[in-house]
Amino acid sequence: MSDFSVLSIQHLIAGYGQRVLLRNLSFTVPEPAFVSIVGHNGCGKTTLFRALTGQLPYQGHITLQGQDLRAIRRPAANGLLAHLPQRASVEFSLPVRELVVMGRFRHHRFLGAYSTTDYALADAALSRVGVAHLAHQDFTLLSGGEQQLVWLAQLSLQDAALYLLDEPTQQLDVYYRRRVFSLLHSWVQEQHKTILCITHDLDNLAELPGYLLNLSRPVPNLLPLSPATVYAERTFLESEESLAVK
Ligand SMILES: Nc1ncnc2c1ncn2[C@@H]1O[C@H](COP(=O)(O)OP(=O)(O)OP(=O)(O)O)[C@@H](O)[C@H]1O
Repeated sequence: MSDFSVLSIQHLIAGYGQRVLLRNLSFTVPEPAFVSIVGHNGCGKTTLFRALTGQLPYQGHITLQGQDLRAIRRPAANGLLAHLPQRASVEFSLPVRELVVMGRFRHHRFLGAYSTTDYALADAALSRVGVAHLAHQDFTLLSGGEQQLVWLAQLSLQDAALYLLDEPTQQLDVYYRRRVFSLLHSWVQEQHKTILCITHDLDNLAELPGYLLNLSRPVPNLLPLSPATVYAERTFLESEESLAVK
């Protein structure tokens, strides 16, 4: 195993009490890449993210850019990891632009105001996801899909090495689904980010460069993304036998 891999997971075991969902999972992402994580409902995809974000104890070994994950106190604060959960929410009224600029928190003096440059970056991030027109609206009044796009704009400003995205396209229409996958691809190609993306949106994966990890397989492996891989994994997931595997 290289010490310089972006992410390496060795013999990971995690679950809830007697219910073990991840049994001896091992894979390495050697260089910045897009990794789609697929599998049946309840197979343990979000559980993997809980282990990676320190919300769930695990057995085994995880290294992030060569560092033992257990030894990293605040991976988000030092730019190693950014996480978009399946249901992110905001409890109070807030203009979209103010939410997005918070993605600059690591570049920001304690109690200092965000600068003109920070706001310019927030506006550019909103443009890249196609929702610049929402900048001055109240975030809590947006549709679910619009909120997802705004979260992605905020995330793009966090400048982390590893992004964990839990179903980022789940509420998006067909146009924005495709647009978000192409945006994620550009984060990998142009900014050398690594993205782990949980998705059920197999249709949009076939043409992307990257990898696929099917957590419903008895022994999940990183497979290079291609139309043939997506077809094989879809066929497996649609089969009655696959439900009996785990
Ligand atoms: N805190 C918990 N205690 C006990 N069981 C839990 C807990 N959290 C999740 N589970 C169970 O673990 C299983 C896996 O949950 P997880 O959220 O990882 O699934 P998933 O693969 O992300 O599914 P989906 O595609 O539906 O989002 C589910 O059956 C869930 O009910």
